[in-house]
Amino acid sequence: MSTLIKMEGLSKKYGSKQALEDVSFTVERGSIVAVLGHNGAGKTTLINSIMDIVDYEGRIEYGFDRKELYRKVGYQMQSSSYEKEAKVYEVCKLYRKILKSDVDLDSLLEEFDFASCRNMYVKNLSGGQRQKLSILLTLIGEPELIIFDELSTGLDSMTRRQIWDYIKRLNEEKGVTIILTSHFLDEVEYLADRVVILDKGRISRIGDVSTLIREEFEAAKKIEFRTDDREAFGQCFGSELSNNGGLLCIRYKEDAEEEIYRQVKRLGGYDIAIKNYTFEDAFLKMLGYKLVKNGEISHG
Ligand SMILES: Nc1ncnc2c1ncn2[C@@H]1O[C@H](COP(=O)(O)OP(=O)(O)OP(=O)(O)O)[C@@H](O)[C@H]1O
Repeated sequence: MSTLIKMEGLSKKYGSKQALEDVSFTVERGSIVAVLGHNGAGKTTLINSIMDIVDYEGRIEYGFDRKELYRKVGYQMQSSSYEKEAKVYEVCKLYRKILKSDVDLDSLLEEFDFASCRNMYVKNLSGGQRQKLSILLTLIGEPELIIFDELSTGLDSMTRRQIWDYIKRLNEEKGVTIILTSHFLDEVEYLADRVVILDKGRISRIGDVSTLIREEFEAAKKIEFRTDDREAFGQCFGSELSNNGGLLCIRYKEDAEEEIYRQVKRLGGYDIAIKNYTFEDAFLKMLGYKLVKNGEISHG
């Protein structure tokens, strides 16, 4: 892989507000990078810096001619900003003109499974179709990199899934590099190779999803079950045993699975389920959140 974007010591202040501070990382060609963080962590400011929309301190190097930034990088705009009285095909043609692209629109619409909407007015598209249109428009300049700012906000679960699969295909089949910001951790876990977590404008963690989960949970799996004899389990597992709602839970490392399972059965555990920790579990833990009783979350 070669480097497509390299950020070094990126800082940005709005007045006295430090929105980004000394952010450095690279985006490799062909990768999918997710930028995460609380509201106000600096995600949009980071994207706007890459797009050269705001001024900043530090350096951004691009693996292509900087003059071609707006052709090489597709930035997904909020779908609500399109002209509602125009038809899909007209909007596409306008984009092709602005981007001085010679892409074959008919093939693109076909390939994107959107040809049936070509003569529809934008105002008549459903939320999911509008989102698809906004992704389609990022493809007209035949970009090397596409940036999605909050990819699937407002979409139903079926449409989210379709859009995720399309993005995966774009990445795998066409080698398009993706940067996305998201508040949905299932989305990040499904799509991203690498995750950058921003906290008050600084990078707090960076790495691939499975490594971040592993680092957070030395024991990456858990077994949950019910029992009528909690005491027996308490004697056997001591502090490794925890309560999760009405269930008992033991964390363990992968290679201990057979032994743990045998013991739980022997001591009379039932309704047994073996689970992996999710990226959401790891993310909340990284940010110092704890799940307490009844699934409530406490910070500290
Ligand atoms: N134009 C601006 N003028 C002043 N302050 C700004 C401006 N844009 C952003 N900020 C501030 O900079 C910080 C980072 O904002 P930014 O929008 O980059 O965060 P974000 O992580 O994208 O947040 P969200 O998840 O809510 O979209 C916030 O404290 C925000 O209030």
